[in-house]
Amino acid sequence: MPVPLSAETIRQAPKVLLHDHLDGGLRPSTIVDIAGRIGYRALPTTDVDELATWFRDASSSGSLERYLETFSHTVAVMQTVEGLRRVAREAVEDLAADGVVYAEIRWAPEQHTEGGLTLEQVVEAVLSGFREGEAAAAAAGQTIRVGAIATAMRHAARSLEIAELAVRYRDDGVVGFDIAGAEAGYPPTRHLDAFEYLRRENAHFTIHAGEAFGLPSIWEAIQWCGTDRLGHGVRIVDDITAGGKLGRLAQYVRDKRIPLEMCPSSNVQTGAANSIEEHPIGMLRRLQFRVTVNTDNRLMSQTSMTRELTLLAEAFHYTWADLQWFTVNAMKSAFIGFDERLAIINSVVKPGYARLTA
Ligand SMILES: O=c1[nH]cnc2c1ncn2[C@H]1C[C@H](O)[C@@H](CO)O1
Ligand SMILES: [Zn+2]
Repeated sequence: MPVPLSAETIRQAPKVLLHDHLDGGLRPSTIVDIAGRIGYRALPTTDVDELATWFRDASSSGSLERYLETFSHTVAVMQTVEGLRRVAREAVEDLAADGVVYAEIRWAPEQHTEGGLTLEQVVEAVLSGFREGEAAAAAAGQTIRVGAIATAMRHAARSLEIAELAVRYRDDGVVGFDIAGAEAGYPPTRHLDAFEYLRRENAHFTIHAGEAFGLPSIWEAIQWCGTDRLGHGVRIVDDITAGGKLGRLAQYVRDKRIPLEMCPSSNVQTGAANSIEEHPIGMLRRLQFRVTVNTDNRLMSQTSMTRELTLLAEAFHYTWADLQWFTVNAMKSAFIGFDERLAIINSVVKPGYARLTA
């Protein structure tokens, strides 16, 4: 008899996370603590519970631009080696405690040099925090592997430099590259030189596209920039009729198995989806797109992988087979080697679900 689906049992299932921002996943208590140590006085409150609520509410306006403003506080406490390392370590510990077995965590190194750190120091601090987190999780009996994704901000002009940084650290745990930030007015082709460089280097990248802007952004990300995956990609539904007939771009995304890194709660907060029940993930899963489930920003959405999967299971009556399908999709789409992906699918994901469904 399969165990019933609930938040508690979903927490026990092995989960895979491809889209999680380091600066969107801090513990509220850590923000308050580091702010006190470094003399950062701009927090809206120093009460930990109030701060948690403030982040969620300030991020729920229906506007991506307003959502992004809240990151000024998290980025402010991530300007030292100690701060970055601690935040990275805690992120891994929190994901492992939630039953995540493989995660790719992203952040924008260019936003962490205000205290005088070089880009290299920023990357090395985060990577050492990830390794510490993996070791701490192992000591607590949880196995998790974490890769880093170096993000460039799409409104800025440092993407080639950040792409080069990602390639320089590819053997030390940086598995890919991304662009993030306000989408409208900043098309992916602004950063074409970075993507062309990465392709020449046989490196992997994903692009935030089809979140706050529609099909042209998705089309550029795929057909001009050559992205491996789409961050969000929810607006691909604009190319699908209510009856489920796919336009050419939607067909291409489905047929090429381009992974969609979907983040349901975040999409509701930024207005990219009206509600979890109406989230395009339901339709896209039915139409057999390569859909994955992600957290985006655990702090801003007060969420976790367990919570996102639980919300979806409730809204769409998903079974363990659906949750395993999302998880295997994510693992297949990871930026590590095929042999390593297969090993995690066969020795961690499938046995984990088999235990819950036996
Ligand atoms: O959902 C998002 N869309 C676009 N940009 C985002 C999203 N979540 C976080 N970011 C931005 C804010 C962070 O400071 C940056 C790097 O993680 O990425
Ligand atoms: Zn994101």
